[in-house]
Amino acid sequence: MFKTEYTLVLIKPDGIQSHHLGEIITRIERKNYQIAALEMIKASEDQLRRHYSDKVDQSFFPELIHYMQEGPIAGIVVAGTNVVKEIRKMAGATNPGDATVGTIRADFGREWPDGVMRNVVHTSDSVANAQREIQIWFPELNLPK
Ligand SMILES: Nc1ncnc2c1ncn2[C@@H]1O[C@H](COP(=O)(O)OP(=O)(O)OP(=O)(O)O)[C@@H](O)[C@H]1O
Repeated sequence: MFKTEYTLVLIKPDGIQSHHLGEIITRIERKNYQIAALEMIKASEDQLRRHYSDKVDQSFFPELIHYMQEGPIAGIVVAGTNVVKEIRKMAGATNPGDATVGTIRADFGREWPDGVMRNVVHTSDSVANAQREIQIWFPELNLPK
């Protein structure tokens, strides 16, 4: 019996500004995953502080908040078997310079001259974190348990 999981993908401002929204959604759909929710969002500082609560002590935290508010982001909830691990694989390494060709970050990532990695997407790293993050960006979404 396969269990449906949910994960959160955020397409960050650089991904939207460089017109990769459609291509990223296409890559997800080509893997046969289901888009369960999709919204363009202007991230608030409160949402970002909750989402990146484990990064508050990092030197790059102020730049990270600034980067995530440079423009709209797209919030996407994706459903499917093993989706957390598979979407994370599709995103590639955190630093686009280290990411494998064919991953989203390698293919669409840019230089990051201002101290924060500009890496196109966020993807949840565990089922538990996905549930926590989906609550932040889609507080009214009721997903099946
Ligand atoms: N050493 C670093 N220098 C600059 N920016 C960083 C660094 N590490 C992480 N970041 C930025 O902070 C974000 C969150 O870092 P994290 O370690 O959670 O990476 P991740 O899980 O691969 O990325 P995300 O949480 O965005 O999916 C990264 O996506 C990147 O934009």
